[in-house]
Amino acid sequence: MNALLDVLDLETARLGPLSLRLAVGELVQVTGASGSGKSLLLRALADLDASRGLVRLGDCDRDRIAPGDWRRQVAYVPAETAWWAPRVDGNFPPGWRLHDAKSWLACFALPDDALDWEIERLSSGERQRLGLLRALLNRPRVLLLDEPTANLDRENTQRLEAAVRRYLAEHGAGAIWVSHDRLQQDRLGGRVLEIHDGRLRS
Ligand SMILES: Nc1ncnc2c1ncn2[C@@H]1O[C@H](COP(=O)(O)OP(=O)(O)OP(=O)(O)O)[C@@H](O)[C@H]1O
Repeated sequence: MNALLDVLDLETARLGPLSLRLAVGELVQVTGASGSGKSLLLRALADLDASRGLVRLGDCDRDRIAPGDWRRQVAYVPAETAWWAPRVDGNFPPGWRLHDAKSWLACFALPDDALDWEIERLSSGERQRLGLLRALLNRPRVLLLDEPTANLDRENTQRLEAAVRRYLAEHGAGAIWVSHDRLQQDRLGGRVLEIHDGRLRS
């Protein structure tokens, strides 16, 4: 298998040791009871929380990549996105391209002028889609998606699933997707891992 993300004996204060390998283009789902540590796992992989163990992106160890670069390449998309600027596009990463942003807006069935919207007016589902869009503009190699469709209706859920699939196929990226939804697990397919007692099991 052509490994994109290789995780060996990852440990944090509350998790592990756990190991995981994500292939180029692969989407792995993570499930588990509420409070089992799914978000903590994604945060540890994104280097937002301290962890020990080997984490490698392609053939490069995480220790050799500056934390900011790592987080751009291994992007954590939380269920509740944080925004700092008052307008949507004021929160986009440096160098973002209008063409890319518009093409993702179309995938999410949002109008072009959503880029100018005030953050305050966004519904929770709009926040969730625009939070993913913001992450995609950095062209990450790995997406860490924390219940990315929690606030979406069925139609928008399926749009977002298709958008992530498109992104993985076009960019040879990988994704770890936290989901509680059995029907979604069936639609997305691929491996489903469960967190239990701080460990991953298939
Ligand atoms: N900073 C912290 N200090 C103490 N406990 C924490 C901290 N962060 C998370 N926890 C605890 O760790 C456990 C795992 O949290 P996590 O957010 O990863 O759960 P989860 O599996 O994502 O749950 P859910 O499905 O409800 O979102 C929870 O019991 C949570 O209260």
